[in-house]
Amino acid sequence: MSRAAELKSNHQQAHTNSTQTAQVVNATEHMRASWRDYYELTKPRVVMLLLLTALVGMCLATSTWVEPVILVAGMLGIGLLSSAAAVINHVVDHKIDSVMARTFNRPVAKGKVSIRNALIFALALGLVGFVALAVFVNMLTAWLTLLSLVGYAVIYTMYLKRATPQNIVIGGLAGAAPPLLGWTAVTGEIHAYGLLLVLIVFTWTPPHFWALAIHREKDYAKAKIPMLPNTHGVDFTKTCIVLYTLLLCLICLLPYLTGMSGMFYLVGSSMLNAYFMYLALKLKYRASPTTAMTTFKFSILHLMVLFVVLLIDHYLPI
Ligand code: HEM
Ligand SMILES: CC(C)=CCC/C(C)=C/CC/C(C)=C/COP(=O)(O)OP(=O)(O)O
Repeated sequence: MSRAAELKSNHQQAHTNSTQTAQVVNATEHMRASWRDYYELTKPRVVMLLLLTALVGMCLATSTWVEPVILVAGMLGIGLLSSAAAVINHVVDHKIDSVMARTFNRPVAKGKVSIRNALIFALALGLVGFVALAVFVNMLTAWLTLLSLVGYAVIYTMYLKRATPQNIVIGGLAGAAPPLLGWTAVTGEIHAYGLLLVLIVFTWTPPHFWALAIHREKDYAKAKIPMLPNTHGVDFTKTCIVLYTLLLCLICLLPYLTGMSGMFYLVGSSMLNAYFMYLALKLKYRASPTTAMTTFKFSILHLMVLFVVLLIDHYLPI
């Protein structure tokens, strides 16, 4: 064999070896999903914020301290059922996820966790969560939390997400439920103040999500999901963000006006809302390429601090 032919042959062999190695690595990846993959399936950071809103719902429902058993079993049950809903969302959406740049690396979309294993995981989380609520908290909370799971994993993910650009407005009700779930965990009944907290998260959801949808407009178009920026244009979506943020500013006054919260809340929430409104207006009239993502990130900080402010206000001795 000439020197050139020998080099070519070696090169081809190396290429074949590296292809085989890649296939073996892929197969091993498929078989060996780590605990991190399962953890990721539960959307942990989203669930943490949901749990914060549930905790605040619990604390605001009573003028004393929340009973430890209710606190632990309630948080565990709401957290596990929310996680189960998130896992089902990964299963139902695995094809969409594999098309979008933001989500293609997710464990089910990538094939690291099989659909069967993900469903078994979701069932286990859901069962333990439901039993924890039913046994240690109360049946009203258990059923309402299960209803929220169905709202997110079935009604939003399987149907609304693919059907209408109003998907997240209607579907947002499930994600907004936790403060009420916290409230019913403590009192066993639905109270207008619990519903007011739901209304706050419900109104916050459209600006939260649409800001991201603007930034990821091409992703959703590629996956053929009818999100508002794709169906009605980016400019119309920005107007909707401004209007929902305005509505949020007004609704956030209600806890003070109804006597649920005091002056500390009024000042804190007004500052947060003023900055949210500033970002929404900047996005509409003076956007730079980063404004949509800045607004999305701030929305998360906004809700987190808003609920911490509600909590501090509740325990302030004035
Ligand atoms: C239907 C309603 C909602 C929709 C469509 C929505 C959509 C999204 C999307 C697409 C992301 C990006 C996830 C990623 O980076 O992969 C996200 C992130 C996030 N969402 Fe929402 N969301 C909704 C409701 C909520 C609610 C109710 C909460 C909490 C109370 C929440 C909290 C968060 C948090 C904390 C993140 C950041 C997650 C991270 O950094 O990993 N979302 N949301
Ligand atoms: C029991 C209970 C309270 C259930 C609610 C559970 C839950 C995880 C709500 C959060 C809503 C959310 C992250 C929507 C994004 O879904 P998406 O599919 O539009 O976003 P993705 O593309 O990032 O998956």
